Amino acid sequence: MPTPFTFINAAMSIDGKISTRQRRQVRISGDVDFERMDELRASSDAVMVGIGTVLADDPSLTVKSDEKRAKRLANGLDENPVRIVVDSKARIPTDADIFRKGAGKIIIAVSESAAFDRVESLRKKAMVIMIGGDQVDLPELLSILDEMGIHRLMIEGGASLNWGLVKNGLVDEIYSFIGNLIIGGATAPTLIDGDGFGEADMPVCSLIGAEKMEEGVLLKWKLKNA
Ligand SMILES: NC(=O)C1=CN([C@@H]2O[C@H](COP(=O)(O)OP(=O)(O)OC[C@H]3O[C@@H](n4cnc5c(N)ncnc54)[C@H](O)[C@@H]3O)[C@@H](O)[C@H]2O)C=CC1
Ligand SMILES: Nc1nc(O)c(N)c(N[C@@H]2O[C@H](COP(=O)(O)O)[C@@H](O)[C@H]2O)n1
Repeated sequence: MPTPFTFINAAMSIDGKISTRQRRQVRISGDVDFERMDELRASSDAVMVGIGTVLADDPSLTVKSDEKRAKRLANGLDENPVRIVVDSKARIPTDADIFRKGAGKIIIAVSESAAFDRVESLRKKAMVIMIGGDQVDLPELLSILDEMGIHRLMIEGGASLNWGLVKNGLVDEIYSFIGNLIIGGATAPTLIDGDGFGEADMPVCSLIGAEKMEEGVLLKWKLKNA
C-alpha cells in the first residue's frame, strides 16, 4: 500500500515536552523556527493533527505568509494545504478555527465509533473519511490520502497521533526543534507518547541534520525502517 512521504514537525522543551501538563500550548519556537514551519506547511500537500491538538490549541493550520500563499496560488494550488484532523469519535467543534479561518480543503478522519449525528454535521463543513472500527485506521487512512494525490504529508502532532503513526511505521522523517526551556511534569505530553516500544522494537534513526537556531537546536532524523 503506497503511503505519502510523511514527516513529523514539532517543537519541544529541553526535557522533551511539547506542552504543559494541563496541555496548554507553550511558545517554544522562536520566529525563525515558526518561519521554517510555515515553509514546511506551504510546501506540503496536506497538514495533519490529532483531535487532542485541536481541542487544546484550536489551530487554523493555515500558511501564514502572504507571499507563500500567493506562490501556491500561482502554482495552481489552493492557498493552504489540505488540513486533516484525525478524530475517531468526531469530537471536533463545528466552530473550530480550522473551519473558520483560511481557504482550502479540510478532511476529518473518523472511525465507525463516531456518533451518526456528529458525522452528519461535519459533512456540511468538510470531507469526512470514515476508516477503522474504534479508532481511525492510520495505515488505511494514509493509503487513501496517497490515492487522493497527497504525496507529501506534514504531521503537526500531538503526542498520541505521533505515536500511532510511528508505531505503524508510517513516518519517514522527524524534525524537532528543541527550545531553551524546561517544562517538566510527568504527565506533560512528549514528542511521542502512547504505550511505548519494547526494547526489541525501538526504531533506530539516522541523524540527517543538526543546526543551532536562535536559542535552540533543530534536529532532523530519518527513520531507517520507513
Ligand atoms: N509543541 C508542538 O510542536 C506541538 C504540541 N502539541 C501539543 O500536543 C498536545 C496534544 O496531544 P495529544 O493530547 O496526545 O492529542 P493528539 O493531537 O495526538 O490527538 C490524539 C487523538 O487522536 C485520535 N486518534 C484517532 N486515531 C488514532 C490513532 N490510530 N492513533 C492515535 N491517535 C488517534 C484520538 O482521538 C486521540 O485522542 C497538546 O497539548 C498540544 O499543545 C501539538 C502539536 C504540536
Ligand atoms: N512548531 C511549533 N512551535 C511551537 O513553539 C508551538 N507552540 C507549536 N504549536 C503548534 O503550532 C500549531 C499552531 O498552528 P496555527 O498557528 O494555529 O496555524 C498548533 O498545532 C500548535 O500545537 N508548534
